[in-house]
Amino acid sequence: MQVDIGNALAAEADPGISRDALARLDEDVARAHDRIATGRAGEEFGYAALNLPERTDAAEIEATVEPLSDAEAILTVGIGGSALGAATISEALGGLDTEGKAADAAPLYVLDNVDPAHVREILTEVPLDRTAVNVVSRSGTTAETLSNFLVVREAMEAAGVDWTERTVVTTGEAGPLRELADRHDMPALDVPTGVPGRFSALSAVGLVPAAIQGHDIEGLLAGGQRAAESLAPSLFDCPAYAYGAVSYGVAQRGADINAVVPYAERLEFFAEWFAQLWAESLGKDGLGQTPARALGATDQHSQLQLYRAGPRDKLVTMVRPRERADRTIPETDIEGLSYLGGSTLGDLLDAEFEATEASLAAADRPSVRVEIDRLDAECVGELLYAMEAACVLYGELANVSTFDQPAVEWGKRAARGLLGGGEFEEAAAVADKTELVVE
Ligand SMILES: O=P(O)(O)OC[C@H]1O[C@H](O)[C@H](O)[C@@H](O)[C@@H]1O
Repeated sequence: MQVDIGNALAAEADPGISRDALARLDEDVARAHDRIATGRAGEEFGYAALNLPERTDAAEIEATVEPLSDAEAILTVGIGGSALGAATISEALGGLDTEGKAADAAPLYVLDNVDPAHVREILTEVPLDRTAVNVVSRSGTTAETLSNFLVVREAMEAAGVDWTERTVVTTGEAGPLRELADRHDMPALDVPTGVPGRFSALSAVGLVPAAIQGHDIEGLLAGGQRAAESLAPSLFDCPAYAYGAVSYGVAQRGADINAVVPYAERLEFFAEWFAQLWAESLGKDGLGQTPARALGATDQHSQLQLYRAGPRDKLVTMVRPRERADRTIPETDIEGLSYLGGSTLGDLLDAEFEATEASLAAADRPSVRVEIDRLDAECVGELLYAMEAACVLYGELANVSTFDQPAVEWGKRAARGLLGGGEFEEAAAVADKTELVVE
C-alpha cells in the first residue's frame, strides 16, 4: 500500500500541514508507536486487534463453515462492527448481493437494520433452504441483531428448514447467543477477546462469509500481516501512520471532515466500514473528524462541488487499486466523442481520479492518495489493517479513548428501556424531550 500526503502539505493546501510541523508531529508518532507496541505485546483491550492477522485461525474458520460450503446465498445478521467488516471484504472480493451472482460466489446479504420492509425483501429473495446464516454479535444482546435473528429463524421454521443446521454463530465467550449455540449444538466461532467490533474484520467476525464464498482468507490475513510488519516509529517509513498522522494534523488545523472517496465500486462498503471506525473510535471529548462517504467517479458529479468550493473543513481521502480488470471503450465516429474510443473504462476512471485530485489541489484543498496494488485478498487485508492502525495512531495523537463507545451505548440502553427490557435511566430521558412542533 502506498500513501501520498503531498497534497495535504501547507504549501499546497489550506488547511495543510507544513513540513516543519510534520517533522515535529513525527516525534509524537514515535511515542505513539511505542505505546501501540506495548499495548500489542500485552494484548491490551483494543490494541489486541492489531495482532489479529497472527492470532486468527483461518483453518478453524474454514473447517467450521465447511458443512455450509454448498450454500447458494449467505445471510449475515449483525450490526455495526459485527456486519460491516464482512460486507466490506465480501464486496471487495466479489460476492455482495447481485454482484456475487456475476462473480460466481454465493452472494452475501446483510441484515443490519430492522426496517421491516428491508427484512421482508431479503427473506423473499434468499432461498432459505440453501442459505447459510451467520448471526454475529459480540455481546449476544444487541436488540436489532437478536430481533432479526428471531425473525429469520421463524421464517426458516415456517419453510420447513432446520435452522440449527444452516446457521453459524459468531459471538463472545458468554451471553444469550453463546447459550443458544450451546443448547442446539450449533457451529460457533469466537469473537476474539480484547477486540472491539469495529476492529474485528480480520477475525471470524469478518471472515465467515468470505470463507463460505471460497475467498482466500489466508491471503486476507497475510495482507494484514504485511501491514502489521510495516508499522514503524516514523510516519515517513509507514504508510498507515502517514495517513493517521496527516489526518490528525489537518483535523487540528480545521479539516473536521474526512471525505473518503474510493474509485472502485467494490470499495463502496469500505467507505462505510471506515466511517464506523473513524467516528466511533475518534469522536470523543469534543474531538474527532467526521467521516463522509462518497464514490468516485459517480460523486464527482455531485459532492465534488462542495469539496472544492465549500467550507475549508475537509480532507479528501482518495482510494484506488492500481490495477483492475478493464474494458475497452468502442471506437466511435460520433462527433466530439472519438477521443474516448480505443481507451478503456479503467483509463477513464484513472483520469477522473487524477483530474479530481488536481482540481482539489488547484483550489488549495487537502487530499491524500491511498493506493493498493489491486483488489485481491492480500491487498484488501492490508488496506483494512492499515486503516485500523491509522485510526489507533490518530487516537493516540489526540489522546482519546479509541476503543470504547459510551455515546453509542447510551442510546442502546435508552432503546432497550423503552421496549421494556429493564430499568434504564437513559430511557426516562426520552420523555423529557423538548417539543416545538410545526404542522
Ligand atoms: O457485536 P454486538 O455486540 O452485537 O455489537 C454491535 C455494535 O453495537 C454497538 O452499536 C457498538 O457501538 C458497535 O461498535 C458494535 O459493533
